[in-house]
Amino acid sequence: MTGELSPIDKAKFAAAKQAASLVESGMRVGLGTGSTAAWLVRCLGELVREEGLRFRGVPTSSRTADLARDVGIEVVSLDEARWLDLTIDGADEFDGDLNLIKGGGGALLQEKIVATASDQMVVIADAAKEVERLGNFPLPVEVIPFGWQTTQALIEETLVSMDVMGRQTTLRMNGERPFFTDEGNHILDLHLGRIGNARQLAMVLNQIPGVVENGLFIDICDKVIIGYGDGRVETRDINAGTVSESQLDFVEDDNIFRDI
Ligand SMILES: O=C(CO)[C@H](O)[C@H](O)COP(=O)(O)O
Repeated sequence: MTGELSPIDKAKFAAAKQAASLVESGMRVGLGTGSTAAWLVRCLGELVREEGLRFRGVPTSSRTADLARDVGIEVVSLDEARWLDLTIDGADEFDGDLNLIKGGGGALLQEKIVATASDQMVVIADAAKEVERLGNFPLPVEVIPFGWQTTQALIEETLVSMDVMGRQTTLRMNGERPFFTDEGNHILDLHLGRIGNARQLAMVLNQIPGVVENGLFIDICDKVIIGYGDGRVETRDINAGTVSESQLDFVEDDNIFRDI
């Protein structure tokens, strides 16, 4: 029941439900990772089961793949789909130009590949994800396990000449052990506080041997759908330069909340 959902979950759900309405039968759709993207997948599952929506979904993680199959979505790989009409994903931060930090859930590599192979990328988020300048959320950088400490040292050395506020880096852990991504890599979280030039940093980080990808998504996102706890939804389209608002009515006995 929605009454048991926190305002933040209601906000995430509102954004996800609005985004689900962008998916049409016949589309190939990238499915993001994280708690907001999980709401999207549940909303799409409901449309598949109850309204006969037929589309192919390309998940960006094993977690999303499992959930998508569970709710009845036809799951295909990116290579089967080749090119996507649309990708919908969450974000850890977005700025006024719709540049993003992603990878809080550790899926940034697949997320970036899938979003880049899409005609359109739509981010769904609660309002707390909006920032004036990226960098407060630690920037995830995926590195291969071989020599990861050397890669970390090279990253820290590189940060000295970058326009950032902090330079501390930490290995992401999963309890007592290092976290492993779906590709078997590690994540270094860069505690930068404030990133002066995100475009330059994204390019420089990817030049360092051992770095697979970084969580800065520059010029990839086309649209952000921001949900609020009261059901308000704001959609900003960076290409069209438009902002629109709508209101979601939470349906108290919505099936989607049953197992949450
Ligand atoms: O980048 C991501 C996963 O790698 C997520 O999209 C990001 O962490 C946002 O997650 P949530 O919707 O749970 O706040």
